[in-house]
Amino acid sequence: MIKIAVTGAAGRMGGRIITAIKEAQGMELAGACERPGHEMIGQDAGLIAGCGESGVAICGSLEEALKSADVLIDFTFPEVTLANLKVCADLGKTIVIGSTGFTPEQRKEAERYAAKIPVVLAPNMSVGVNACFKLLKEAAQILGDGFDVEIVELHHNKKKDSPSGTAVRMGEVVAEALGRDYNQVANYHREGMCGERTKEEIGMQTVRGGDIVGEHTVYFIGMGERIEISHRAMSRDMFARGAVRAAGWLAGKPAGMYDMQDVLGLK
Ligand SMILES: NC(=O)C1=CN([C@@H]2O[C@H](COP(=O)(O)OP(=O)(O)OC[C@H]3O[C@@H](n4cnc5c(N)ncnc54)[C@H](O)[C@@H]3O)[C@@H](O)[C@H]2O)C=CC1
Ligand SMILES: O=C(O)C1=N[C@H](C(=O)O)C[C@H](O)C1
Repeated sequence: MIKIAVTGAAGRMGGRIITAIKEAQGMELAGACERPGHEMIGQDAGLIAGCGESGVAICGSLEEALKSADVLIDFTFPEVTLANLKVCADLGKTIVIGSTGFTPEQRKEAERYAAKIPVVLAPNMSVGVNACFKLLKEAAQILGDGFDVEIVELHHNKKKDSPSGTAVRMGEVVAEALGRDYNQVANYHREGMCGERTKEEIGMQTVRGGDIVGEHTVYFIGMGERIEISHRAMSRDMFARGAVRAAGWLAGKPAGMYDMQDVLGLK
């Protein structure tokens, strides 16, 4: 039985993850944590998630939530996740990280903790998006420099980071396949007389509104033809199922930084 603690337990993803744990064979909710002072502290995590009583109360202490857990699932925010990584490394617990919006420096700090414990960090835990990552690499290798690349992502009006972690990863995959450095060629902003588009740049556009769960399209725009690779999420449940699958996959793995391509055997 894999015993899982969930932090961000009252969040949009936290509730779906708790439900996915209940539905998964061989998995058990062992702890639930929220930010200190959160109004849901003391409430039953399953009831808050809408999947029935779990017998696990949401607490405000990560150490408390981890007491009888093997692994933590963390869908919060970068600064929170980095603090959680330190606790997990100190306690020898594995961790699945879904949080996005890491700066390059924060990502490097996470890598340092992964020297001590096995970590899955992925901006998107769905099978569909991870299949898209493979398709994008192939498409970029075939199409080469003859096609301008633009990425558009759409999310709900409560999302705090931009562009999405998924869109950034899509850009990194395409840039790498084309022999470019994403951080050098990503163009997040076009306004006023910004001049003609360069061949190397990858345009990154963001749309926020309503309850959009998460939509991504990569356009390969040529002269006289265009290829579009899209993914549309209609539910958060496939992200949650992916996170729970990653939690089980981590059991027995050596310390290191892994992603969903490792979990899904796509490397
Ligand atoms: N990797 C993936 O497949 C996916 C990643 N995400 C990412 O997951 C993150 C969370 O997304 P949502 O659930 O929509 O956000 P949310 O805001 O609904 O949930 C975050 C939760 O974390 C809690 N929190 C904040 N500080 C905390 C602390 N110190 N300790 C414990 N809990 C704390 C908040 O109170 C909130 O309940 C975002 O970065 C988002 O981009 C979202 C969906 C899929
Ligand atoms: O904030 C969200 O909701 C999501 N965030 C992730 C991202 O930033 O890529 C994954 C998914 O698109 C939903």
